[in-house]
Amino acid sequence: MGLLVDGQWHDKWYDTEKHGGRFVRSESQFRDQITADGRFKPESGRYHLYVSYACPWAHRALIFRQLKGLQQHIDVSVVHPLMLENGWEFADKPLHDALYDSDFMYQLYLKADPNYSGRVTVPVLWDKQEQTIVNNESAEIIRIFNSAFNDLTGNYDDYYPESLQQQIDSINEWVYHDINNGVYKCGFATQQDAYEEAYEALFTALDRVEDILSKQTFLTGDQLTEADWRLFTTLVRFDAVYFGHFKTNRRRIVDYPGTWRFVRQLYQHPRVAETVVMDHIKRHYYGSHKTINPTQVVPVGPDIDFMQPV
Ligand SMILES: N[C@@H](CCC(=O)N[C@@H](CS)C(=O)NCC(=O)O)C(=O)O
Repeated sequence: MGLLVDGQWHDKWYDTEKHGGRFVRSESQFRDQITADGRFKPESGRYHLYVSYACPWAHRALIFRQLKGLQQHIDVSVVHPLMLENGWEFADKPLHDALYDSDFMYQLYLKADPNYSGRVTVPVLWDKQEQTIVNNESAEIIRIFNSAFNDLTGNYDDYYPESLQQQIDSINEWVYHDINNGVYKCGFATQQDAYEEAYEALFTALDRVEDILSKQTFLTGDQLTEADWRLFTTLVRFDAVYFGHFKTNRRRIVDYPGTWRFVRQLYQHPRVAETVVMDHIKRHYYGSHKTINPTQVVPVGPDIDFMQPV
């Protein structure tokens, strides 16, 4: 785990000291868009997606690539599940960098900006033509996938429809702070009160999710939207990883009937199950965060049957 400072790699864990033991996520820095009249145009084969199967943010992008039929147009490289002193690494095929055969993810950030300062995160949407990063913010990458390539794929499915945008944005807001990032705030807290504050907010938000999903199919009603997919990638990791490793253990997802039905329903959505790679998920968290799990031993359980009928 580390970061780049003026183009130099430093092996350094998150600094929670200056925030009273709290984990504070930094902003993604590459924020370009893909548009027909802009610098980055929607073209088949031009872009490449770098992901980790372990990462819930990268997982969003992988799911949208499937949902929107972009597999033939945007190819993918997957990093090794362990993220240690050199950050995300590539290994031998199939976990290699298909474009440059780099050893480390930070080398791609340096190709994009030799003086880059900041964290080296996935997902990364890469432009092969200009050899640079278009965008490294998953919330924006999924919006790009949702609409920018529609004329190329003929897939006009819309997970951010205009009529629901306000509702989606307002759900995303609390789901992001209290659940998506909330589990990290619990897991990476280095002081008791910081952990407890995040823990309470997390379970208040999960109760709110259960309340909604016990009455309706999806977060906004009966239409599957971006808000659901953003929640899903955290929930699908919850019982196997966050519950134990991040100490988010008041309840498991399987203990919330409406939410558990929702997770299975999204898991069973066409072409989604293949994006959920539980082996990478468990090996990454339990093996990479040595401050939390110094032995790096990965628990065997729990057995979770996401294919149980909905
Ligand atoms: N806001 C970013 C966050 C991405 C992110 O933090 N990814 C994690 C993996 S789950 C990462 O690469 N962390 C490396 C680090 O923080 O050094 C997004 O949603 O794309």
